[in-house]
Amino acid sequence: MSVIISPSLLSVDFLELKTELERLNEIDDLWLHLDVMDSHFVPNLTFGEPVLNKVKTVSKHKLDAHFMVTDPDFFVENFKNVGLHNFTFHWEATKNPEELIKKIKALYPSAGISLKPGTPLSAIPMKIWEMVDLVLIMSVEPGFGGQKFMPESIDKVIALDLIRHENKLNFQIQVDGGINGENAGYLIQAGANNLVAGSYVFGAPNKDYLSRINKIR
Ligand SMILES: O=C(CO)[C@H](O)[C@H](O)COP(=O)(O)O
Ligand SMILES: [Co+2]
Repeated sequence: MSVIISPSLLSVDFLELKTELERLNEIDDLWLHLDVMDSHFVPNLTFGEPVLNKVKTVSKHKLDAHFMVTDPDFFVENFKNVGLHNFTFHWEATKNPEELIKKIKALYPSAGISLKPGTPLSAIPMKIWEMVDLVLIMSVEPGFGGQKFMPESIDKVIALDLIRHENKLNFQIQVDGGINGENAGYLIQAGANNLVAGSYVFGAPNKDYLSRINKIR
């Protein structure tokens, strides 16, 4: 599996949104990571459907939405016309994950679940691993960009890769939080094939995002 990089829009200069999206359009094989927060599941509030409807008119990349929200069922319905490629919800936010995954799969090409750092892999039933297209391992506490990478997430990726391999599954393993040119190699070696990076990419000197993305790759 090749590695997908998904720059997180959370760290973009929102006053320059259109120009920044066009700048990312010059780079191939990216996803665009969209952190939707509701100020309830996490103590932060970002953007919703009206903003993402504009983003999709400019970005050529697959839209990868990470819903840090208390009621993901509401968002599945509400965002169905935004053109998302991947819809990831938090395991900790749902009581009926099987039904939710079925709903997502009926409306979006890819369904993902995300685990907070404190949620062990053992909390997830086999049936869920079999249903999802993507598993997002959080390597920071969700809510904010620019936090320090938690190195223990590397072992979680190794264990998840084993579950994937032993059960002949092919979900993507995505990691999100504090990713940079130094820790990315360890994550890829551990089995991750989809890496989110916000502050590292958008903090590139002279807006040379490609050089930072290449360091991760
Ligand atoms: O989900 C997120 C925060 O909850 C963001 O995707 C993540 O933090 C990206 O930012 P950075 O790479 O700066 O850590
Ligand atoms: Co995210």
